[in-house]
Amino acid sequence: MKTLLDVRNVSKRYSQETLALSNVSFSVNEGEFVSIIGPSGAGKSTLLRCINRMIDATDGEIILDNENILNYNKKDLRKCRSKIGMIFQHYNLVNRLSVIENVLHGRLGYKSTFAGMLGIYSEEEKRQAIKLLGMLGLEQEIYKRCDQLSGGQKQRVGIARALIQDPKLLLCDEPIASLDPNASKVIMDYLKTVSTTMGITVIVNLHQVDVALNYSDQIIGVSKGEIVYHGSPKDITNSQIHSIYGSEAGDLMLDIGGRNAG
Ligand SMILES: Nc1ncnc2c1ncn2[C@@H]1O[C@H](COP(=O)(O)OP(=O)(O)OP(=O)(O)O)[C@@H](O)[C@H]1O
Repeated sequence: MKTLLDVRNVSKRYSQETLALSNVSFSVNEGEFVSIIGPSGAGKSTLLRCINRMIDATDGEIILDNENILNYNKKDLRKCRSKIGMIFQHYNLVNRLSVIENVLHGRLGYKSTFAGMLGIYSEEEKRQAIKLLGMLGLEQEIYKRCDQLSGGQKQRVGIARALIQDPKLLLCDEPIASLDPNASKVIMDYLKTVSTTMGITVIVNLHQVDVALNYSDQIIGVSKGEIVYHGSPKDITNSQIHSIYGSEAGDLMLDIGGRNAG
C-alpha cells in the first residue's frame, strides 16, 4: 500500500512552558482509517492543525503525497489545503445559508476570490453537490437552511463539503463529540465508507475509545504530546489504554465493555 502521509519528528511549542507535541513520527497509507486517542490536552487537535497547516509545527517534516508541506509558501498552501478536507466538532457551517450553498463552499479553494465572493459555481459542481448529498441521505434537505437541521444532519453536510473538495485526506476533529449515540454511529459509518469505498484516508480525533477500536485500521495513542501507542486496535491491551489515559482511564474501561478483560 502507498504511504499518503508521513509525519517525521514533528514538535510544536506554543510557549516556553507548553510543548504540545514532542518529536512525533508516524505514517498513514492511502485509504486507511486512523483514530487518534488520548486524554484532554494530550495534543490531538494540535497534531491535526499542524497537518493541515492551520498552525505551523516548530520542528520536523510533514510529507503529504510526496511533498513536504511544511516548506510550502502561501500559494502552494492553497493547493495543499484542497487535498485535505476538514470536519469539525461544531460543524463550522454558515447557518443562514442553504445546505447546498454550504457544500459548494468546499469548492472555494479552487476559485479566484472574485468568483468565490459572487458564489459562482459550475453546473458540474452543483450536480456533484447534489450527488454527494444524496449519498449522505440528505436529498430532502438540499435547499433547507442549515439552522433547520439536526446535529447529525449538519455533520453530514460537513462531510459533503469536505468531499466536494476531492480530498486525498480527511481530518476529523472530534466529529461526534456533540452528537447522541445514534447520530454518532451514522456519522462514523459514513466516515468508514469514505475510506473503504472512496479510498480517501481518514484521520479522526476521538474521545470515545470504544468507537475508535470498532472503526479503525490503526490507533495512535497520544499522551503529553508523545505517541505512546501506534498499532492495530486488535492488539491494544487494557494496560496500554491505561498508560495512554493515565488518571482519566477509569471510566473508559467501562466503555469498552471488558473487551480486553484479563
Ligand atoms: N493556541 C494555543 N496556545 C497555547 N497553548 C495551546 C494552544 N492550543 C493548545 N494549547 C496547549 O497545547 C496542549 C495540547 O492541546 P490540544 O488542544 O492539542 O490537546 P487535545 O488532545 O486536542 O485536547 P482536547 O481533547 O481537550 O481537545 C495543551 O496543553 C493546551 O493547553
